[in-house]
Order: sequence, then structure tokens, then C-alpha cells
Amino acid sequence: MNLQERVFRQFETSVEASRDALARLGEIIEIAGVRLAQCLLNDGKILCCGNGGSAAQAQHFSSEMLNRYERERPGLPAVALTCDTSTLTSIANDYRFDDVFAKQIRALGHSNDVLVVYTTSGNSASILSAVTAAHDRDMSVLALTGRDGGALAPLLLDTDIEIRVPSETTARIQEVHLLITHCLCDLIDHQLFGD
Ligand SMILES: O=C(CO)[C@@H](O)[C@H](O)[C@H](O)[C@H](O)COP(=O)(O)O
Ligand SMILES: [Zn+2]
Repeated sequence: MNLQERVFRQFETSVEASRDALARLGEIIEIAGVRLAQCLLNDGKILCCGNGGSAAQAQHFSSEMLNRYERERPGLPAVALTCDTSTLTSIANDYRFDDVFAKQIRALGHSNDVLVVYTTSGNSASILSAVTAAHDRDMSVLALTGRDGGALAPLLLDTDIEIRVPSETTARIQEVHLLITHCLCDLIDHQLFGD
């Protein structure tokens, strides 16, 4: 396969992954958008986290909440738990890396908040601990996952929401996670501020 064919294949598999996701996930994305809007209307906030590329997704989402998505509107309360290097390094240094998000959730989380986690494998220990901490704080969880949902899927409660991208490829799952994140921003803005 030459380089141009490689580029073509990346685009083609990405478009295919988005199309599959739309066919299977449209309804659950709507449910998640309603849940997040209800959280914000009830004075809750959104906490979000992920590792690697998924840390960037969490920050992408929180910036679109705190600043804006596509329209002028007031900032909305969201915190990416991936940004404060002093807090992250001290938790990892004094305890263990797996606790970097969980300890922040135990400090910041309230029962009307929602934790949004991004993980392509569902097996990152820091994310599993974050979900347990959210449950301990009576928060609900929105999990954006892929593959078979990993060890995270059986940890989720009936009151949680999992949006599982039907793909086995990390990059494709991440690309669809970003598309879903933009859908959630659009659904939140529409419900809170109209057309
Ligand atoms: O962006 C990528 C790969 O595309 C990587 O940085 C990737 O996010 C990292 O390997 C993560 O640690 C993977 O975590 P997870 O999705 O399995 O929870
Ligand atoms: Zn990546």
C-alpha cells in the first residue's frame, strides 16, 4: 500500500466508524444529552477525565462548556480533572497514579454532578477508580467507551449511561468520541438556550 492509499484508508475507516456509530448510538447519545442538560439545570456540574488522547477529549469538552461551543451563551460549569499538574503529580507521587482522578472527584463531586469518562479500552485503572469514586459521591456516570467496554462496563450502574463506539481501533474510537462530544454540546445548548 503506498502513502496515498494509507491516507485514503484512514479517512475511509473513519467515515465508516462514524456511520456505524450513528446507526447504533443515535438514541443513547440523545439520552446522554438530556441527562447532561438536566444536570446543569439542577445546578450540577460536569467533571470529566481520560488518559492520553482521551485527556485531550476531556479538556476539549470542558472548554466548550466553560467558554462556548457554536453560539454566544454564558459559560457552563465543567471541570477537566486532567489539567492541574501540581495536583496530578502530587497524587501520583504520594499515592498512586490510579488515584489521580478519584481523589479529585472525592473532593469536588456532589450528587447532582455527572462524571464523564473517556476510555477506548475501558481498562484504564485511573478511570475505573474515578467511576468508583463518583458512585461513592452518589454521582451518575456517562462513559464513552469502545471495543467490548472492558472492565468498566460491568462497574456501571443502571443509572449510568455507556456510549460504546462499535470499533476495535483506538484512533477510530477517539475520532467518534470527539464527534459524540460535539453532539452533546449541540444537544445541551439547544435544550438550555433554544435554537
Ligand atoms: O491517543 C492515543 C492513541 O491514539 C493514546 O495517547 C491513548 O489515549 C493512550 O494510550 C491512553 O492511555 C489509552 O487509554 P484508554 O483509552 O485505554 O483508557
Ligand atoms: Zn490518538
